[in-house]
Amino acid sequence: MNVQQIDLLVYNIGSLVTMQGHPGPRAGESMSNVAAVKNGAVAIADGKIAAVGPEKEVRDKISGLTIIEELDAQGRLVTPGLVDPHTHLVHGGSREHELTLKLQGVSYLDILAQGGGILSTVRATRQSTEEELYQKARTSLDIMMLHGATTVEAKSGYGLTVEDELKQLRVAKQLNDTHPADIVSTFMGAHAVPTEYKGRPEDYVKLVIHEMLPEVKQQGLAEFCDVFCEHGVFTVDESRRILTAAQEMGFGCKIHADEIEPMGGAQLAGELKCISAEHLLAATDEGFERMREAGVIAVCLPATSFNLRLQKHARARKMIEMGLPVSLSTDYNPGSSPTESLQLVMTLGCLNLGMTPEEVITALTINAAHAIGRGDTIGSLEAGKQADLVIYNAPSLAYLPYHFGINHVDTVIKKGKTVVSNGQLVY
Ligand SMILES: N=CN[C@@H](CCC(=O)O)C(=O)O
Ligand SMILES: [Zn+2]
Repeated sequence: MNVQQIDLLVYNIGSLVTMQGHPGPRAGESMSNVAAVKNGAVAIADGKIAAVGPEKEVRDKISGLTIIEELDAQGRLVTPGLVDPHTHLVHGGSREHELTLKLQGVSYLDILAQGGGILSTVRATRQSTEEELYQKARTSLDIMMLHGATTVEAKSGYGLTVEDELKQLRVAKQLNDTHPADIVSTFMGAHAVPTEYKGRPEDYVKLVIHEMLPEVKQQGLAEFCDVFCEHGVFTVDESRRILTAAQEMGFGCKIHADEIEPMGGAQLAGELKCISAEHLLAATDEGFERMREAGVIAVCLPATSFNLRLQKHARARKMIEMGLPVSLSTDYNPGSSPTESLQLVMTLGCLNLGMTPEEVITALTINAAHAIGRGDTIGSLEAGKQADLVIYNAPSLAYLPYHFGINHVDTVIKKGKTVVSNGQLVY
């Protein structure tokens, strides 16, 4: 340990979930090993973890060093900062009017086909100024952090013109630069075919490939490219062309795959070695197998299937049985999942996907970090990693999904700084 002083020592941690283990994404049975320590402590220096483990061992390791500040966790639960690997954070407007349509039995894809859904958010996003989008997204990002998220992926995809996609991505960059949470940006110009391209999707695919992707790359505004591969949105062939072009330009690839219809999106994720494939409710065993062979992380979105009142859920148990690394996310967006709470996702992960609390926390920490290419710096509490951690008003891990519908977060520490205390923002 090569540090001059300890800036913060968090001690008297009743249950310290470290997620220590092998450095890659966790699959199968290893999703159950959360490497929890009783009576733990975390010593932080220069925004990174200097020592972590049983309190006595940590105090021995740092003996002789000045400790600037100590924080008593009062015997409560601590986990790594939660990672939300799939959100549509930056957008204009809201869509509460769709609740009534949904209750009348109109489906998600029917609302979209009628020019609503994603396309109604496209109209609101185009009409919003950059400042309006920033303020709205910042409020949501605060709520995410209040609920334990310290790193959040954010997709574009509600602009659908070169300039409006860039506008969304600039807002995400500005949030990353000005908010304590880290943002990882994904370009998703292929989220829907905009109204002005109705009936000529090929022209829009060409716009995405030849104008949007090069401009986003040139301006360095996104790390990943994502496509909504779905019946009535983008075909497997169109998705392949867009993602292949993105890969050739150096983007990592993600895909909204087999959410509603079994399109072969999971197979495509395997073929292209995407970093992750999302939704997957309708994916087949063969699709899972292609993903497993290629090391694709499955990002399941149980708040979305809950909110869309779908009768089926992603087959997380089957994925885990087959050896796929599974992650979870809010899918925060104004239509299919208007929630910022990863704690709600924990409950739905357990109750609707059949995952255990240990599998759920693995999905929301180390596996989520890998799903956005950050597995080497966040997602577990290990010496040398970023000091992102959460103290909950909860005695145990299982208490989080068990006692649902409320916020258990007391304290959030981001890069060694306390940003939430007593459940309030303090940054
Ligand atoms: N499925 C496609 N895209 C988003 C929903 C976007 C919206 O409805 O505005 C999702 O991941 O659920
Ligand atoms: Zn999504």
